[in-house]
Amino acid sequence: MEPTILQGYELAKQLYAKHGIDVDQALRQLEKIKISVHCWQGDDVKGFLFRDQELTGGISVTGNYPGAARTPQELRMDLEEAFRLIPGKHKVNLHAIYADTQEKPDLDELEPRHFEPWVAWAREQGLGLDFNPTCFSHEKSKDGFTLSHPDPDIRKFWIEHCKASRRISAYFGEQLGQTCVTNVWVPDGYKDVPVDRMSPRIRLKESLDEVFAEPLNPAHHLDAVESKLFGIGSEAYVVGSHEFYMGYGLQNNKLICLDAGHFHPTETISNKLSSLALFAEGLLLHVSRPMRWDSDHVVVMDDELLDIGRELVRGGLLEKTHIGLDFFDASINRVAAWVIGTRNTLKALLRAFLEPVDELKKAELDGDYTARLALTEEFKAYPFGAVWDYYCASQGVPVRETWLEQVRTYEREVLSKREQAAAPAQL
Ligand SMILES: C[C@H](O)[C@H](O)[C@@H](O)C(=O)CO
Ligand SMILES: [Mn+2]
Repeated sequence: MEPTILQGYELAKQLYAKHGIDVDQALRQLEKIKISVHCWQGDDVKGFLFRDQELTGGISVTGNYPGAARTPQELRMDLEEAFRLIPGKHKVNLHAIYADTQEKPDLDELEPRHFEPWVAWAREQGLGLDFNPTCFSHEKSKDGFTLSHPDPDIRKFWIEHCKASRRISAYFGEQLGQTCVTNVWVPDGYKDVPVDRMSPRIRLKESLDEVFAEPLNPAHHLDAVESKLFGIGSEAYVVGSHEFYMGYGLQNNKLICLDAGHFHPTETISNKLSSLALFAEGLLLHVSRPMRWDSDHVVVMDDELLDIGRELVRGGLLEKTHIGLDFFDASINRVAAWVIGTRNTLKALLRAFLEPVDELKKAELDGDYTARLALTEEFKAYPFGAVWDYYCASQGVPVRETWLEQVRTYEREVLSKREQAAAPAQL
């Protein structure tokens, strides 16, 4: 390790120690954090099962940066490259459309064997897997409804798909010895104000009850449900609203998934964590960055990301919270997007571990709001960067922005060649 990194770390340790903060202990805590890195940033949410289907479900990817993965092999290579630049051991979050198989199963026919190469790869890389049924970009979701569809046959199709997804998840968990979280998100909703808000919600509830009927080992598999305020084409009404899934999750012991982009523009998920954690079985986060709408920009270290980190640490919520990422930007290098978003999420947690939480809580209880504000503000300039650099170096990943050069090399040697070469045969 470069001596300057070590020196910076030692100096930082002394400064933090004055407030009773054990920096080595903070890094041990950070090392335990697993971020669920979403595979869909690598190929603009296309997947491999239905490459000719356009992206639907009221979500959208913009940009045409070269080098998107076209096969599972390419996607895994890109993820490996990203993980070489991110400290720690993490998880990969797969959607059902990312099955790696020569067969052509429909979504309701998916089985664990269609994901076997992902399991073998995750095992070899020491990664965990998470999972999602894909209730969009499919012939049977083209009118915008899935689990709450008025047609029982279409509903049945999506129920079977979600049931299959849970079994795949349990297989992942059992094979990898790490719990697989499977998150159900459906786009169902109306563009304009509906007459009947109730019936679709009754149908969604009944469908979910069927989906979750089969008991599965919680050591292998956990269910999560994700709400949304609106989507493109469902601006007026989304069946699976926050209130819907909060109620469903609390009543049925499901993890409640909070996506940072799924609320009103000034509403933050950080402020919801302590309340929900008191009552919910557990939480799943989709760390994202909405800009004016659910735009899914790459996560940056903004106030909301820092507040999410602080809430998780100060409230002791890390034990019951699963942290996933959810953004998709096709206007920049996709490997860089993963690296930036994941490193920022880890940095935000590190900053939270390096705060004098006990001292701040005491000041608050004593009614000393002056000290609370003064300390909080001064700590924003404390040398967390020196601690982060040391952490990266000790984990064998590039320090500061040196990772960018590695991404540039990968772009030159691998990604840029994809545009010239014909897509590999299995497409
Ligand atoms: C692709 C994801 O499942 C999707 O982004 C979902 O989690 C979501 O947030 C939809 O807006
Ligand atoms: Mn999401």
